[in-house]
Amino acid sequence: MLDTLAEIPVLSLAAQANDPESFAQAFGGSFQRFGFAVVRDHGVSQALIERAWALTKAFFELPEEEKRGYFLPGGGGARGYTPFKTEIAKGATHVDLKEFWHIGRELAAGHRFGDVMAPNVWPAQPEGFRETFIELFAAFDTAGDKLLSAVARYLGLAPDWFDTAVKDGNSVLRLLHYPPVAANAPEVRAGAHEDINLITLLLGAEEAGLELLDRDGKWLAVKPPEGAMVINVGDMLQRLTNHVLPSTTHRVVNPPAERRGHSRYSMPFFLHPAPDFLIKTLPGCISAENPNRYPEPITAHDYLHERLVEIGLIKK
Ligand SMILES: O=C(O)CCC(=O)C(=O)O
Ligand SMILES: [Fe+2]
Repeated sequence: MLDTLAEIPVLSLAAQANDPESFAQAFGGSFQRFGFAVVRDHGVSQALIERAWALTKAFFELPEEEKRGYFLPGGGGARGYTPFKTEIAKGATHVDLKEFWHIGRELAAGHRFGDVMAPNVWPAQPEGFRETFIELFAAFDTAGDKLLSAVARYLGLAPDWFDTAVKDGNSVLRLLHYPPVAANAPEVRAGAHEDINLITLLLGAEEAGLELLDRDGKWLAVKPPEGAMVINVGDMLQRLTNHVLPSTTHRVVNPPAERRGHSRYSMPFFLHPAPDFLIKTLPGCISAENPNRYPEPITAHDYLHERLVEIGLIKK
């Protein structure tokens, strides 16, 4: 018998407008099977994405000194710059081979979440950074809302179920740079981990390296077509759905020898609920075979805090 390799289907988000139910079944089915989905026609403009890549590259090319001026030690890495070799995956022995920049939601002065969602910091250069990433953040928000409405349908909830949960949510846009790696580097670019948030929307995974740990225990390379978005389930959605939708372990491995001299860039948007959203197991995801694994609900804010301590981004 031929051994067929598992493959993540490529879905079109544009198809949702005509047939939301079919899109929801396909998207939710991919989430349930892999914890991952690949979506093209996601509605984020290609011109905006290209501007964002150019600015990302220009920022990381700035002198180390200048970048470190935007590092906020003790700030939990929530905003601004986090230098190379700072973050460590939960339980890992090597630090990750990456530097990154975090952009959060712009809140109006005096907003009720202002005490738990830090204000953004912006670099003096490159020019246009702030405007572009505020625009990209909003585009990710829009795509995220559509994808979450599909998740809601798949779970048998009202299509707008997540709207209030994520309104003014604590989402983070991460600009990631993995510099070229040495031929003998023993580490991986990003150690095996699960994301903390509800869902992650990722651009840039065309450059090889991203792998998910499939249910048979084998690593499966994620290879989106050019410009497509990779979306994955985070721990908050796994917890909310009582593991019906799995937060799948993933990592970024070092490239083959011929690509080791190249940087890898990616842009994950970690879509978070509002800080006061209560992560309480959905009744429809509890059954005799799958009893409630989390009888104690927890707010999104408390859950995030626990997890950031674990990955070394904030002190207890
Ligand atoms: O760079 C990638 O492709 C994935 C990054 C990732 O998994 C993360 O930052 O959580
Ligand atoms: Fe991740």
